[in-house]
Amino acid sequence: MTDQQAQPDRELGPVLVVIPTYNERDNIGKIVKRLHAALPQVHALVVDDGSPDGTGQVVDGMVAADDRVHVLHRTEKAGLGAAYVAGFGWGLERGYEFLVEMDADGSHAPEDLPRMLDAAANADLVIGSRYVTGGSVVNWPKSREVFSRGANLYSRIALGAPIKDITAGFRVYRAEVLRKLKLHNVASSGYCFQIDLSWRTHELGFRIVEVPITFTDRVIGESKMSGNVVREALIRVTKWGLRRRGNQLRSVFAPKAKTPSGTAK
Ligand SMILES: Nc1nc2c(ncn2[C@@H]2O[C@H](COP(=O)(O)OP(=O)(O)O[C@H]3O[C@H](CO)[C@@H](O)[C@H](O)[C@@H]3O)[C@@H](O)[C@H]2O)c(=O)[nH]1
Repeated sequence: MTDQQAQPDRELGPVLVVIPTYNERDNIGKIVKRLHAALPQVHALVVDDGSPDGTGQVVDGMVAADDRVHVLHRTEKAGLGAAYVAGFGWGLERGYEFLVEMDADGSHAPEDLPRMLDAAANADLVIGSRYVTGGSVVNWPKSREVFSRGANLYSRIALGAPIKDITAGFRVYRAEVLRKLKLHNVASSGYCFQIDLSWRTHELGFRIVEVPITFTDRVIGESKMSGNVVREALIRVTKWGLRRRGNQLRSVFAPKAKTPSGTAK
C-alpha cells in the first residue's frame, strides 16, 4: 500500500473510489483502467477480503505500478459493508473529501462518475440510481430486477426515506457525512449496508440527490448475493421500520407539556 497525500481532483477536492473485492481477479484491472481513463486524477482503494482467486496479488501488482492505486488486505470475507467501513476509515484518515462506492465487476460504469461528481457539488450524497427517470438495468434476470425493485419499495415504505434506489451501490459521499454517520456503529454487513447508510444520511438531514445510471450485470464472475444477505436486510429494515413507527406513535400520544395557565401547548 502506498501512503501518499490525497491529490485534488476537478474543482471538488480529492476523490477516493473505494472498490470492495471478493474473487474479482479478472475484473479489477479492467475497472481501474476504465476509472482512470474517465477521471485520471482520482485515487482507487481496493479492499480485498483475502480472495481465494488471487485478486489481492493482482492488486499488489497494480499498486506497485501506479501511485493512484492503493490496497487494503483483510484476512477473511466479512461482507460488503465491513469492507466499505474499513475503506472509508482509510480515506477519511488521509483527507479525501469525496468517497465513492463502486463495484469491481463493471456493473457500475466509471464513465458515469464525472456526472455524479458534478452533482456532488450541490449534494452531500449522490446515488447512481437505476430507478429514477433515465436510469436502467441491463442484462439482469427479470427475477433479480423484480426482487431489487420490491426491496426498494419495502424499504421506502418502512423507513419513510424518499429515495428511489436505496439499495444502490454506486455512490459519492461527502467526507463530512461519513464522519457524522458514526461508522463504528454500523453493523450491517451485506447489501443492507446501502439501506442503512442511506437512511442514516436522510435522518441527519443531509442533501441526497439521485443521478440516473445504467446498471449492467457482470459478465465475469458471480454475484455474492446469498440467503444470508437477503435475511439480514429483511430483518434489519423491518426492525428499523417498527422502531420508527413506535417513535411516531409515542410522539403522538405523549402527554403535552402544560402552560402555566393550564392549557396544553
Ligand atoms: N471485500 C469484499 N467485497 C465484497 C464482498 N461481497 C461482495 N463484495 C464485492 O462487492 C461488489 C458487489 O458485489 P456483487 O455480489 O457483485 O453485487 P451484486 O449482486 O451485483 O449487487 C449489486 O447490487 C446491489 C443492489 O441491487 C447493491 O446493493 C450492491 O452494492 C451491488 O451494487 C463486488 O465488487 C464484490 O466483489 C465481501 O464480503 N467482501
